[in-house]
Amino acid sequence: MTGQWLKRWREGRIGFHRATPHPALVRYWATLGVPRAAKVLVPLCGKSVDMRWLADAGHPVLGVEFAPDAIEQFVAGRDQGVLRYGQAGFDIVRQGSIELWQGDFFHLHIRQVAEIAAFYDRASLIALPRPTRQRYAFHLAQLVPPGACGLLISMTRKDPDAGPPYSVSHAEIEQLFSPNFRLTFLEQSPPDARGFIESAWALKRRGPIN
Ligand SMILES: C[S@@+](CC[C@H](N)C(=O)[O-])C[C@H]1O[C@@H](n2cnc3c(N)ncnc32)[C@H](O)[C@@H]1O
Repeated sequence: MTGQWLKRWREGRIGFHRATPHPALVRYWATLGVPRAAKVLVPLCGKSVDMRWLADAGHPVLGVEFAPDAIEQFVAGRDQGVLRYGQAGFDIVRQGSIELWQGDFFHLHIRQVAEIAAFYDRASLIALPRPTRQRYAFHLAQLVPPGACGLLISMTRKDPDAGPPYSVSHAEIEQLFSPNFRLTFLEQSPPDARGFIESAWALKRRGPIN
């Protein structure tokens, strides 16, 4: 799977990339009540401009992406210097308040992200095949502290076996996340030209007593 993503980035087959911030992020982020300076984890971040939107809203951002092309294209999008350093197997590129960690999200350890207080997933869960989605939901729950809030933007499509992007039903989202998160369904978009229907969810990491 890694090789396929790297190839897609090399060949520029990145139809998932949006030139403008996702409307559900703009509409719902403030409703989550995430404190302005809270650091936001963006798993499988690509070169999403949503990270710029979050940074402009005052959040330090930590994106994780294993395609170096995505990271280089992201930082090239702004005329601002970068710092490069390494930490525990990740090559990190920092531009302003955005850190991009190049490597496998599943290798990220709680020790490395202790200061994370919120998260944002658009087209990350749905980039993964079903068995890996279970691992993703569990790993995310391990990384974020009780009380951490996040926005999840998922999708369904007619052919449930096609992908990526994979179709993830509402029932699957409940099943994946409800053991560790309180979930609130926010909205569903009308189908686009390909028949893809996006859904937005607010998540809050449960603690030991709630
Ligand atoms: C569908 S794209 C979504 C990118 C971004 N979230 C957006 O909205 O544009 C999924 C991205 O996840 C990356 N990816 C897939 N599996 C990964 C993993 N295990 N660790 C880090 N990045 C991964 C791929 O290279 C790809 O850029």
